[in-house]
Amino acid sequence: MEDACKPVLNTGLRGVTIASTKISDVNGAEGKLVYRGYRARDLAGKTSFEEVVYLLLFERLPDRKALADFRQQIAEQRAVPEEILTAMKAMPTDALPMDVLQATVPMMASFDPDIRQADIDSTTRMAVRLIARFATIVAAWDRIRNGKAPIAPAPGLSQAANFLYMLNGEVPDDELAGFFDTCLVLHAEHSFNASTFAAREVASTKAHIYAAVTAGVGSLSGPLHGGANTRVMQMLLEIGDVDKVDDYVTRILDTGGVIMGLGHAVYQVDDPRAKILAPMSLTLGKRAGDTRWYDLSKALETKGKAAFKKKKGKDIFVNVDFYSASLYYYMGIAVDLFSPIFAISRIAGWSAHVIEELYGGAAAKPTLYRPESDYVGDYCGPDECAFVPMDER
Ligand SMILES: CC(=O)SCCNC(=O)CCNC(=O)[C@H](O)C(C)(C)COP(=O)(O)OP(=O)(O)OC[C@H]1O[C@@H](n2cnc3c(N)ncnc32)[C@H](O)[C@@H]1OP(=O)(O)O
Ligand SMILES: O=C([O-])CC(=O)C(=O)O
Repeated sequence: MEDACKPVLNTGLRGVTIASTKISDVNGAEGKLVYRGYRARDLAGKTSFEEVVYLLLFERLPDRKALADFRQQIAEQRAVPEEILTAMKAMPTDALPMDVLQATVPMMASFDPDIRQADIDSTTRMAVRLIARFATIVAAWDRIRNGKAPIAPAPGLSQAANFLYMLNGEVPDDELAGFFDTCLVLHAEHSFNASTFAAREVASTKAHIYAAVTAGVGSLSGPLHGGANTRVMQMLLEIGDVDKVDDYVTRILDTGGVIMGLGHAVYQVDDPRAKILAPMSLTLGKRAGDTRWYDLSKALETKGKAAFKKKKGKDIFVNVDFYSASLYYYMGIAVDLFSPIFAISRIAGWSAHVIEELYGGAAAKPTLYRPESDYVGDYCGPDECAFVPMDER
């Protein structure tokens, strides 16, 4: 007989549907990712990040005029208040870039003229500011920590090209800017992943978008989530050579570690985004005249999958972070900026979800998320523990 009072344990909420959404669909069995009805793989390379942001926020692809207006709107919002740059300059130069990014989010709230409004229009304006400014902050931090002056955004450039320009002081060529744009498109949205759920959970209390996004950044920073792309590159650098892949894989699996960039909470096949990112990494390797990091990734994928299957008796697959790592490395980007780069894209998805959480759009649910937990702590016997006064402990 089942104990009716005993809670059903769905640890980690795996496989539990907790809300409806109209924003995206992830089909883990088929490896299908859909943004508002469109396959992400059909958007990649054909749309810009700005188009995808428009799609996520306004539920349709923009026409030429709408896109031009939206690009301008984003470009006008890119500059970060000088006071925030001053605060960043006071931070230790070895601060983690995700911490710096996270710290600036409530600061931006304090400078936002819309912060005391609570309607969909003001929240959308705040979302556009966040989306426009995340890239500015990440690029500025890299320059500040390296003793360089931040570069002001260039209004005529796309969000992707402008980020690389603000980072390096040079306007990237079309291939580089296009590849980076595709990376932003592919990382923009992924349904109820950990950081999006964190953001939605905060929004469910009716907190404002900056509060929700602060939680999103914190969640994304973890090595099991958006922090994985940085760890993938650190792993590749540690392995260093295709000949050392076998030993590395054996050591990690024998010591209960994880191979970064493999495995996913939802996909039971290769991540559809990794299939697009892998050839892009190879192209950039060839362009650099050194395919070593791509080759190493490929060897690690093959050997890691085989060793995992042998050890655990089941398959494991590459996720989005596996090939983005070598791709960003070939772009000359600092390894610890990979996760903040994830954030400058995923801010689009978080924003759409916060707006949906605050103002509806999908099927109604109780406003506040409030799961149950299964208490497995002490009761000191059949009743509660008798309180022990301080002097008697
Ligand atoms: C953008 C993103 O967030 S994508 C994910 C990025 N994260 C990573 O790349 C980190 C490496 N991967 C992982 O840690 C995991 O695969 C996760 C956290 C992403 C998903 O984990 P889970 O859903 O808990 O994995 P799952 O239930 O499939 O794991 C089953 C077993 O496989 C193991 N496993 C899962 N991923 C890996 C891996 N990359 N390397 C080695 N073993 C792994 C688990 O340790 C577990 O072992 P056990 O049964 O002996 O305890
Ligand atoms: O969905 C997830 O669990 C992780 C994630 O954010 C992604 O893969 O983009």
